[in-house]
Amino acid sequence: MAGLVLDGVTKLFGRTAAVDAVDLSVADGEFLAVLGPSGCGKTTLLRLIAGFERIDGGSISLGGRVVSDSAKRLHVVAEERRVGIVFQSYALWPHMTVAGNVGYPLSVAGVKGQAHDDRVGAALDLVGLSGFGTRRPAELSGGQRQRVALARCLVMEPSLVLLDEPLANLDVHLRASMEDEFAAFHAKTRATMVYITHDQAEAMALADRIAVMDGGRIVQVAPPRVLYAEPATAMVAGFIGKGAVVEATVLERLDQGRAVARIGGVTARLRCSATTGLGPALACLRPEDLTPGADGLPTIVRRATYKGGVTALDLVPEGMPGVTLPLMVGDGRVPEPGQRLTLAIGDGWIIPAGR
Ligand SMILES: Nc1ncnc2c1ncn2[C@@H]1O[C@H](COP(=O)(O)OP(=O)(O)OP(=O)(O)O)[C@@H](O)[C@H]1O
Repeated sequence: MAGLVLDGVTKLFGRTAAVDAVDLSVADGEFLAVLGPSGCGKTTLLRLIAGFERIDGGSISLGGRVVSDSAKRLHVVAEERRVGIVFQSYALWPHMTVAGNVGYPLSVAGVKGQAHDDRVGAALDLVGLSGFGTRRPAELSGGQRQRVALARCLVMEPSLVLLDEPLANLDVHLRASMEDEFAAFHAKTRATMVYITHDQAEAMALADRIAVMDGGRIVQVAPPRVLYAEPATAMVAGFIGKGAVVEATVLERLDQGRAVARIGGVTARLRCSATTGLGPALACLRPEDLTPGADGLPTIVRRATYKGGVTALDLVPEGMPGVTLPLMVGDGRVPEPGQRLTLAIGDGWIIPAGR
């Protein structure tokens, strides 16, 4: 069953569409990340789903129930959508205990006595904070505060959990351990989750599928591996993982999703979509597609950055202005900046909407 369905959802601010005809379907129990650069419309999309903003076009349904429909002027208010939200700023009450914070929405909803305490206990248990009920937020770490915010959202048993950059305020180490916790938590509850982030590593680590947004539109929705291997646009290719987008000319279509293309004077066999035709295109080259060799693209090493066990090289290919190719090399003979290196192109992807 679809947990969340967006059909042609549009939101205008003046004449600009912050969210532009978005179609999206999130399955019951799925963990979907919405990823995109600053200003692409992620937060607006989340506010529309939550019911904080009215839509100007399209419709939204939650668990089979229409909650926004612009044609029918239907708008179910936020409190009646059974949507839980976790913000990056935690928004905990500092004067209340942890149990008080978690139980607050229950009290507002009129749940009292044993039922109230049982549900608070279960929510704290779920986020690994049983025994912390009497503490105040100031006596907790950043990660623990975020878990209280998660418990407060779950105590209402929402049909959908929206997370708005929940780890943005945490340091790098804590982010990594909270990523693990979110993943474990999702596996345990199977709650439908929509996770907003501009951090592609976070989205890749957590999500079943990632929706990439650009300029108010969703440009691709796919599992992390597909986004990485088969980006639909040059923007997705540049945003997900390390890689380069280069000009190519498709010379011949082969069987099994392959094509022969020419890149900077070198002929290579690349992967392509069913719609790829002959002629000018853009190709995405990842570090693992390239190998130093005797034949191939002549390049010059611009930068070598040691990454612990491997060195990341930035290579500038001759006659391809503005292009930097990434390459990872193991310890041993690491090329120096300024050194020449010839690169064989063993694989790559012709971007379908490339030109
Ligand atoms: N209340 C508003 N009034 C006018 N314009 C707005 C309003 N809220 C957002 N916008 C505009 O809509 C666009 C999308 O904004 P939004 O906050 O959804 O982006 P975002 O992807 O969440 O960005 P960030 O990652 O920086 O939070 C931006 O151009 C923004 O300036």
